[in-house]
Amino acid sequence: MEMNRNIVLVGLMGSGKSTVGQALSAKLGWTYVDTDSEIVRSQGMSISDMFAKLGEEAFRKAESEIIGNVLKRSEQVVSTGGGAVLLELNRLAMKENGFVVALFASVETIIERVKGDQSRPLLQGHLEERVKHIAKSREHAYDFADLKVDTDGLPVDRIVEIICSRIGNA
Ligand SMILES: Nc1ncnc2c1ncn2[C@@H]1O[C@H](COP(=O)(O)OP(=O)(O)O)[C@@H](O)[C@H]1O
Ligand SMILES: O=C(O)C1=C[C@@H](OP(=O)(O)O)[C@@H](O)[C@H](O)C1
Ligand SMILES: [Mg+2]
Repeated sequence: MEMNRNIVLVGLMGSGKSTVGQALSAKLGWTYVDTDSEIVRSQGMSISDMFAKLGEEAFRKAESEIIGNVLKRSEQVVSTGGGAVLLELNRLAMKENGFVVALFASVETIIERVKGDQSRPLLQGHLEERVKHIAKSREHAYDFADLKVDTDGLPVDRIVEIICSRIGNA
């Protein structure tokens, strides 16, 4: 049984976690938390600066701490970063304290959504190659989710409706 009532959004970069999370929290009247924003606030630097100055490992450590702390609370919509699912500790915290929703989008859609945005250090360089590589390496990373939503061609409010119709007593 879940310890706390939360909805946790997972998925690749550009799948829409931050955008859908905000809209969903407004609809439910629940608190919105974006773990990336919490990391930026607690570290006092952007995610790109954190990767450049402290490295990805330090970012992952901060991410795990934030996930653990945030999920002690209830009635929140929590948008995670795309790589938050890589650690089992994080996956367990998500499953134990919330209903986990994975958002999916095709490589083409992701590229369309994130191109021109310089804020994701793991997508710098050849965008198509980077997205394809990360999509392949994380092919099964979101399998643990309670609900999976393919967002290709769907507007944000429709995705929110789909999630709301499926959460039941989450
Ligand atoms: N369903 C959608 N349809 C069209 N654009 C979207 C959709 N979801 C997200 N976007 C856009 O894609 C970009 C990346 O979304 P974001 O929420 O930051 O993704 P994530 O947090 O998963 O990386 C944003 O510009 C956002 O407005
Ligand atoms: O997939 C990843 O490893 C990352 C995703 C990013 O968040 P979004 O998925 O919200 O873009 C952010 O946490 C960081 O740049 C690393
Ligand atoms: Mg995000």
